[in-house]
Amino acid sequence: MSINPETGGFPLRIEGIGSSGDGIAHHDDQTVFVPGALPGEDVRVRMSGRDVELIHIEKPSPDRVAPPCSLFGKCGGCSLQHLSLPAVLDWKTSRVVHALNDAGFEDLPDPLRFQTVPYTRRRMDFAVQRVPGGVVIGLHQRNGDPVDMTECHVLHPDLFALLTPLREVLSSLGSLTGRGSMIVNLLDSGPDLTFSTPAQLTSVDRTKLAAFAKAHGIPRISWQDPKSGGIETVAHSAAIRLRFADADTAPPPAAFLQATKDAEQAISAAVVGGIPPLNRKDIIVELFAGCGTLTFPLAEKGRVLAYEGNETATATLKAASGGRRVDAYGRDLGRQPLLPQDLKTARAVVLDPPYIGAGPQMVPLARSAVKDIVYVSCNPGALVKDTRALKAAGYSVLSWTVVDQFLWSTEVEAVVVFTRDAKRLKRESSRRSRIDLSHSD
Ligand SMILES: C[S@@+](CC[C@H](N)C(=O)[O-])C[C@H]1O[C@@H](n2cnc3c(N)ncnc32)[C@H](O)[C@@H]1O
Repeated sequence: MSINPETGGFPLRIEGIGSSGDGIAHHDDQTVFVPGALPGEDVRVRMSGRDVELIHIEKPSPDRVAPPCSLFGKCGGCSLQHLSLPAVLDWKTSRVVHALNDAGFEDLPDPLRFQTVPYTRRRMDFAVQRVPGGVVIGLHQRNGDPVDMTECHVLHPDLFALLTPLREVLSSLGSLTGRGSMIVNLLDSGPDLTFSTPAQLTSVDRTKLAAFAKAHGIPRISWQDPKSGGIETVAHSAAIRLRFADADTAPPPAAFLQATKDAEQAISAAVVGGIPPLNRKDIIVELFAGCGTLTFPLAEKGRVLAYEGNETATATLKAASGGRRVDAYGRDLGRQPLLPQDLKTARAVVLDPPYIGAGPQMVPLARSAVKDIVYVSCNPGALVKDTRALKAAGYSVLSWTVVDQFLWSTEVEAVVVFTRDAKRLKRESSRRSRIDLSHSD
């Protein structure tokens, strides 16, 4: 039976946005998630079991905009293209505020905020799927097949331009028998591709990939065995290069990168700016250092002892640290966290943990004598869990920066500077009140 959208279904008032980008409302004491609805909107929805469908917007939000991409809602990527970018940043900021409040930090200073621009994403993890007559390259979907990425408003144009020729070469590979995957990183040396295919690469496949690399000026193509996880190089024609501050690094295939170059610089500036004044010999301990995104900028302030769990990333760090004030160590900080005595000489600690957070590292860190800690978060949920220990140990938030580098997604990064140095806190608060006074003139 058809339904009149203007009178049918249930009326709901949308109160907020959930962590996956759906509108949140309440109906009969139940929380209802309404895909596509925005806070403040009056909508009508059709509900069937747990499925909720937005059928009419009676009062649209002033922040509602037309989604720029024709694949919005289909490709499994952006979930907030119907919200203006300034409103997206406000919502992401509120996620970090809630996280810090939940961890016990109230009365926060105003944050600095950074939002990346479209067409700058330099890392993407694709699903590649053989279909009748060719190959689809799209995002991994929670349920279902990838949708071919024929348009994208976040991906860097140099990477987007590769998708058409990639479809062609991938469809000619004998080893792509069903669904595989492909991580594409845009380094200073050019695109760096890492594939995985269900079957082993044949020698014909290797020849085709090497020819593809040559034709498109791709310095390296690698293949990852889906069973063992081992990665081998298929084509390597030029040096791999990615610069952090004054250091040229050579990241391994599929290396972690901050999603956009400008956001990397914003995060790096917030981290370095969060370090108190130091002598160049003073020690900064950096945890979860990756290939050195923050390590080398930090080395301009002091001597950095950088810890990282991934073997190839640690090797990259070690190779680039020669002649600099950087000592790189391989260490699984989940199994073997640094203890308070390991942090005795540290003047400041910087940590940039993975999505799940720093886990067992937090309690010994909070028990150490370190006064200044800069925490880089990519997950507000982990930020809450991790920083409760800092609140209990007497730290306050000195400053914080919100970084929106996954445009139109629900992801948000934050750099939070914690201190228990009362003088530093006082100096910062008088600096802020001077700025307030000068603005009120
Ligand atoms: C969010 S990334 C940050 C990397 C780096 N700071 C950057 O900005 O490029 C998190 C890093 O933590 C590392 N990591 C994850 N689990 C770890 C563990 N248990 N011990 C040490 N490092 C770990 C990952 O390999 C990754 O390099």
